[in-house]
Amino acid sequence: MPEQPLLEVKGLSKSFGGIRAVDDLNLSVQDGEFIGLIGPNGAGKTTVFNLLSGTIKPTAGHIAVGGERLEGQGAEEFAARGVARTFQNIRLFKHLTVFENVLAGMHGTSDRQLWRNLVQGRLFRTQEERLRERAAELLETFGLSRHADELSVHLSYGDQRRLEIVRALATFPKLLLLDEPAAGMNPAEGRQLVELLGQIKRTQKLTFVLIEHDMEVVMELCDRIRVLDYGKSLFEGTPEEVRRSPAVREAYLGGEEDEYAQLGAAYGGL
Ligand SMILES: Nc1ncnc2c1ncn2[C@@H]1O[C@H](COP(=O)(O)OP(=O)(O)OP(=O)(O)O)[C@@H](O)[C@H]1O
Repeated sequence: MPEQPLLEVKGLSKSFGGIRAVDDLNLSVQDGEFIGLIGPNGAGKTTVFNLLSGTIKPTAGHIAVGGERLEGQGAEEFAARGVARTFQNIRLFKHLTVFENVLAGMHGTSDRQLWRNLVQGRLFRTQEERLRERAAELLETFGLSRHADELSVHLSYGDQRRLEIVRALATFPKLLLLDEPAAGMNPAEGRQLVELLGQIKRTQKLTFVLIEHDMEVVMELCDRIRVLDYGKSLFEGTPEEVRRSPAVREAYLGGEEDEYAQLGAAYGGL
């Protein structure tokens, strides 16, 4: 029997007035997969993330995480089942330090685990220490240790983007939704991010869905890519299959040709 997917989406739709932002989406993601979600502007990618993290509720369809149906539930329930996300626009607590930002991101997790630990008769201190250790380790991995005591508002743009990912990872997620993590980064920062995410993919049992306009990032990291257009699923395949798909090429024509050209450039030319 095939393994139960970590994430299973069936017939998922979301309308805003007359706009069908997401239209009858089916998606199945196995444990440990790295899935890319791409498509022209307005294709519905961020709306899918908002649905998958419980930020908004679907008009129709179902979402199961680890076999448990969650559509209609709120962000806390999704987080409690191990779904974490980052946002297109950075959402850090500007006037907390870098380290405090990570701890604040862990807060919900901390409460749940604290309860579990109390039930098991362990001490709060152990819990607190474990979270602090996890925060420190992640800051180290992402090259942010030396900024731990600085206010996050003083970090460079690239560092703020990385801190967002650290915050999401600090919650011990099973499924991480990354919304344009490389947006606004310079090429060197983008490259560094790809290496880091690649390293996390290889070393941690974690499943990713990635929205990203930088096709080099998508092509390098993703096992499978889903292409959306006008809210509908247009194509799914390996990076190579996506690159060769006439339907995908068509979808990008008249819009983001540059982005489409990058699909090819990432593989050495179309
Ligand atoms: N809260 C909302 N109210 C009304 N319309 C919305 C809302 N959120 C999204 N939309 C519309 O839904 C469609 C899909 O938007 P969405 O932001 O999900 O696309 P996207 O693929 O993430 O685009 P981009 O690449 O530009 O971020 C668009 O037509 C958008 O205007």
